[in-house]
Amino acid sequence: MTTGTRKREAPTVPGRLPLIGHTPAMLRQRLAFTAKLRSHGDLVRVWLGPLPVHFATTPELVHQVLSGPGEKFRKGLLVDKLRRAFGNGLVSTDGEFHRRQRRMIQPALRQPALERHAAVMTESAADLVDSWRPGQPLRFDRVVQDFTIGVVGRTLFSTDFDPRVSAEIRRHTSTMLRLGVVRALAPGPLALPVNRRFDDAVARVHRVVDDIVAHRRTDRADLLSTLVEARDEHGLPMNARQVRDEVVTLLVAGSETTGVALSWLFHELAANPDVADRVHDEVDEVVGRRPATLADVPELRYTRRVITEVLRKYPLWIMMRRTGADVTLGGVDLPAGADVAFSPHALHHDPLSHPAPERFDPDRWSPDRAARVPRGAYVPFAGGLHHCPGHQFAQYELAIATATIAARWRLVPVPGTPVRPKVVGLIHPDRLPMTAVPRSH
Ligand code: HEM
Repeated sequence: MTTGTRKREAPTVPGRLPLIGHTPAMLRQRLAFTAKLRSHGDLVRVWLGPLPVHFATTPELVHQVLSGPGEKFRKGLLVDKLRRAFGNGLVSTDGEFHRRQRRMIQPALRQPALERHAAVMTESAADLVDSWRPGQPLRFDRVVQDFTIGVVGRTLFSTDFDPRVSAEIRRHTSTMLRLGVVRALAPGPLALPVNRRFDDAVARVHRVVDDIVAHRRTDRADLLSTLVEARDEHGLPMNARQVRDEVVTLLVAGSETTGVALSWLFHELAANPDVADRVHDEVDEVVGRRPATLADVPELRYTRRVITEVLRKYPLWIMMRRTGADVTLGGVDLPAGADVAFSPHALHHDPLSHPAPERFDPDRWSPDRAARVPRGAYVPFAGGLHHCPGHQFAQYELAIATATIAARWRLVPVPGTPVRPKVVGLIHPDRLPMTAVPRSH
């Protein structure tokens, strides 16, 4: 800490090694590494190889980063390393271009379009629960990932994915995101071993997306036709590359996230029978045995708390920004171009904001207790200019799928197969084998 005319510097986290910095420790320990950062200060420096990254560790500072003006906190290192995948899609752009694209895409993810999408979610969830047989073993993580890929395909692109195509998207998007994070944390030559596999996964995802665009249905008013038919102020359409970038962005951002949340949700129901009983009671009363619809969602109060709690316990591991101008953060002056990061997972597991954070406790979201959660301490959908435009879509999909499944089935873990978190960027279950057991009403 400095006084007088000297500028204060953020403390460096202990354990920095020459040349490789904190990269190996961070990649090895992941959640444990980011959980400890707050004990070293509100804003601390972590060295990714030779690159200093300032980690904000308190809800107040994270709120400042997320809701600060767009020219101060721009997209950063993580997105740079994923740019080959997402190009100039919404998730990787800033400024006027980002605003323009967002204005075009947002209506497809809001009312009244959401009502149409919710009908597809209901139909897809009904197909899913009809396809299971009593006692059927499922790789539940894969099943729900294919379900969410299918929902994005059918709602946004009027495309029914062949199961083999869904499996291909699932496999290669997961590899792409995992290696994208490794490339960000291990800059320069440290990333050489993964670059080829990353490029290969990106090429495969692009191939699938080019196919979706080539075979698009022109008789549907879906998001894809909106993108293809949009014209800018000079009457010019988006080029094919831009259309592809947006489709890749939506396909990946809209399926991987929701699929992971559904996996953890049923894992937690199995681990917490009291919570499962309350979900079943509510679903029996509101929905009965039919598939859930959008009209049911407001009535599914407890189920929605369960979803909020899943998104607390299993959010993104890290998010990054880069300063676009001189910024003072936590009393430290950062020049333009400084890398800034924070861990939604660490914030969501900080006992100062969320007592007994490892406990799965949906009642922490009862209105009186939720009001005590500090601003910036719960950020599953980020915030500010880049706040997830699909948050409502995701919450409807999670509620409709959860209620439709829980109305008919109990998912029982296969004994002797412990489930461990695999930290990719998102936090996945490493595998989730479950057996579908019919519920007796
Ligand atoms: C549980 C599900 C979801 C979670 C946890 C989630 C989380 C997030 C987060 C944290 C961001 C901000 C990333 C950043 O600023 O660096 C984001 C952005 C985004 N999400 Fe989601 N998301 C979910 C579902 C969806 C869905 C269903 C869609 C689309 C159908 C979607 C589309 C997007 C897009 C396009 C962006 C980029 C927005 C921008 O930069 O302006 N997401 N999401």
